[in-house]
Amino acid sequence: DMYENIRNNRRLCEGFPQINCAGVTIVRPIIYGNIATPLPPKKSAETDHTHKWTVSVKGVNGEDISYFIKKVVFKLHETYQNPLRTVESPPFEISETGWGEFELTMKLHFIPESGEKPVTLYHNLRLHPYEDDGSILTSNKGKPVSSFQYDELVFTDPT
Ligand SMILES: O=C(Nc1ccc(C(=O)N2CC(c3nccs3)C2)s1)[C@@H]1CCCN1
Repeated sequence: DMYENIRNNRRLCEGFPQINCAGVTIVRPIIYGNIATPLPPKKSAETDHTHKWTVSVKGVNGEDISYFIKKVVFKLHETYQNPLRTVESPPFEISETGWGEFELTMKLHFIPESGEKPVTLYHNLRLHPYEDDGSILTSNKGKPVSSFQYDELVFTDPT
């Protein structure tokens, strides 16, 4: 796997001092964010929750990220029960219901070999479709809304 390659590269480098052991940089693209769907009026009358939403961290094109991400700790608003939700295997996602939008974090813990410190991603939960001018589109006729960001995790192999 990727870390085997890095270890081999380092061994090869160390075996031949004349080879420049410049740090090898690995870039891992990820997609993170949420989808949200309005709850049927009957259900939301029970709990005043208006939407069901799922927040997630994924690889690009469904690529597996569990070979370098050991677990993801989602931190929800403190009004949620057990706001710290740990997911130890893919899919790295949490589904909940709610009534509003708030900032949440996703802390990525990497497979130990990489030695990389965890990375915290910030995401503003989005439940409503917005007009171009940022105003909230009132009726969305129950269609889901999604808000995802693309980012790249960069691992540099120390020499
Ligand atoms: O909305 C916002 N903050 C929110 C925090 C938590 C929200 C939520 O949806 N829920 C709490 C959860 C529970 N209800 C009962 C038991 S747990 C359902 S909303 C801010 C303030 C206005 C603009 N954005």
